[in-house]
Amino acid sequence: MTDAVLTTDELAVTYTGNREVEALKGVSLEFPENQLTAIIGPSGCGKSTLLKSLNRLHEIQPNVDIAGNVVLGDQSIYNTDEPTPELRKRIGYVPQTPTALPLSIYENVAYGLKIHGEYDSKAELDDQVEHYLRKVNLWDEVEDRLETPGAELSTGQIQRLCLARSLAVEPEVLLCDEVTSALDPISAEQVEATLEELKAEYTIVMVTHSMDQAKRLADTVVFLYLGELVETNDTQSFFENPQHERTQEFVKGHTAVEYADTESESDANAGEPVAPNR
Ligand SMILES: Nc1ncnc2c1ncn2[C@@H]1O[C@H](COP(=O)(O)OP(=O)(O)OP(=O)(O)O)[C@@H](O)[C@H]1O
Repeated sequence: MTDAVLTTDELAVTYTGNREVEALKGVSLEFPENQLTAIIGPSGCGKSTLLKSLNRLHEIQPNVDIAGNVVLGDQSIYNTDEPTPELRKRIGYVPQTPTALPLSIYENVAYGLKIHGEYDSKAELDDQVEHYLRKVNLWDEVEDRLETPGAELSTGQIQRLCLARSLAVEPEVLLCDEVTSALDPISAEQVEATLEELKAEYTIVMVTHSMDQAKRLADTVVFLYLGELVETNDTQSFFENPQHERTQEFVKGHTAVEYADTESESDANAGEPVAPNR
């Protein structure tokens, strides 16, 4: 059994705006080191809420109550004096919609390294930028145009650039929020191939709407339903021998029908047709 790098303990998140929503209800989980954990479940079950609460992204919006705890290594990320930027360096976040900083390709990757001062010379910075662009399989496509704006790359290339930018500060955990859903199939395949390589070296937590993607990429699957943790298991056991009735229905595709009936912005962005057995 691999050690857990990140754990949640009875994590509960409630949105307290006009309408109170208990988005997560006492979720306790362990995210194993150097494994990819996929969070799946029907629309509105709390996947993004869980991911965002893992690096305090909720602090940027009002009306959110958080109870319970999230622990990185042996340190609570909520009961801490550690400044949020330092924390976010340790737990990187790659969003669904890839956005390049308004800087060159080179500077997009160098950005975090410069902020955190993690290089001694320009030559070392050059090496680091190349290293991380290679890690995300982007170097061969951009080595002759490093000074052009990152925004001029294709969406799939920008997503890999975002991954390189996140990795450059050497996070202990990388959070990926539906990182292939805004991409065309070929770009999605390239990002998946990159994640497949990265997961041996990094602890990755990924939200996905695609059961097939979870089957292909994940070591561990977490299944949420209406804000509750229903089941978590290694990927093969999860799909071949689901323990809970709700999981069995979801895996067979019954819950996917409910999911198809639910409208949400992220469904519209999902980029994949809704079908049973996703
Ligand atoms: N900022 C917010 N204010 C109020 N309610 C919210 C907010 N964000 C999410 N919710 C609600 O919290 C619940 C969980 O939402 P969340 O986005 O975490 O689900 P999800 O599983 O990621 O959904 P999807 O698959 O559609 O992206 C939903 O009922 C949603 O409507």
